[in-house]
Amino acid sequence: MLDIISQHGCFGGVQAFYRHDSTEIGLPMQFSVYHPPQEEHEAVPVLFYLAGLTCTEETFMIKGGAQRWASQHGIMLVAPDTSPRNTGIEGIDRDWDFGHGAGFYLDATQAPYAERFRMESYLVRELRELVLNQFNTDARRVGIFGHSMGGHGALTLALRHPEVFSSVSAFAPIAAPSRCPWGEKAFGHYLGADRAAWVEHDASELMKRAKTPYPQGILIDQGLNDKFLQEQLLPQEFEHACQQAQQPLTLRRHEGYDHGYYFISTFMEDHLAFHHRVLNGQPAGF
Ligand SMILES: N[C@@H](CCC(=O)N[C@@H](CS)C(=O)NCC(=O)O)C(=O)O
Repeated sequence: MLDIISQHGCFGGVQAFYRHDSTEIGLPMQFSVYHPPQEEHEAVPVLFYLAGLTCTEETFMIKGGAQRWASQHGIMLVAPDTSPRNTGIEGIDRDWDFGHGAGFYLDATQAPYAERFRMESYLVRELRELVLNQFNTDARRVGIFGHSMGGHGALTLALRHPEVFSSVSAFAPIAAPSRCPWGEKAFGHYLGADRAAWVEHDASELMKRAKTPYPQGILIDQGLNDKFLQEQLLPQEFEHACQQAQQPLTLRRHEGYDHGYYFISTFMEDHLAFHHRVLNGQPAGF
């Protein structure tokens, strides 16, 4: 059962916000969808966007400026929330970089998080199937991108499920989470003290073991005025891993841009064009 929270005309299509009872998470979840005008007469490709710490399913749709390009290319945009909500777990709202708003797009294995914090299964199975079944979409053309914690989510979910996602890109991703404070904190709580479990959710570690999983390339944009770059994001680790795996990567470093949505919206057009081309079997163009 899918409840419509609100719907708004947008670039010839519809910007919608939905709520449903998630079986994976065992609680209601909200997500947003941009329905491009082309969906009325053809099955459209789907592009999932995963947002960063403290964000909700609204942030990207309000601030990302993606709908204009999604409308032009006929791509459906889907943005989930960044974690389960109202879990009732003691202390779960204490920190802004852990707990609610910071699900890290994985299935927790440790108590008290394991029951509700199942964002990987929620996204890759439940939400994907719901979107593919409910809307006029093409299951063979599904891509994923995201920002910061969501960039980590996009890269790791693409590497863990290459049969599901055909294109991947990121803005300022947490590229080596097992080696930065945000990742160490989240993985320690969600996955436990054994670091062997962490590498399965670390994009740079996963890429080292991969064999050119995305031959058409991966696109990453990174601002050089980003205050999180040196300590938290570590894109150079992912760059080295891609070299090792012979994975084509376009990592663009931009002077004058910080971590926020002014940066993200500046390069949104390029990301939508990139996914459009890759999902339609054309050269990535980067
Ligand atoms: N609250 C943190 C920043 C959190 C932050 O930058 N979150 C990013 C994702 S990692 C974001 O997208 N925030 C929402 C926004 O910019 O609208 C701080 O004060 O340093």
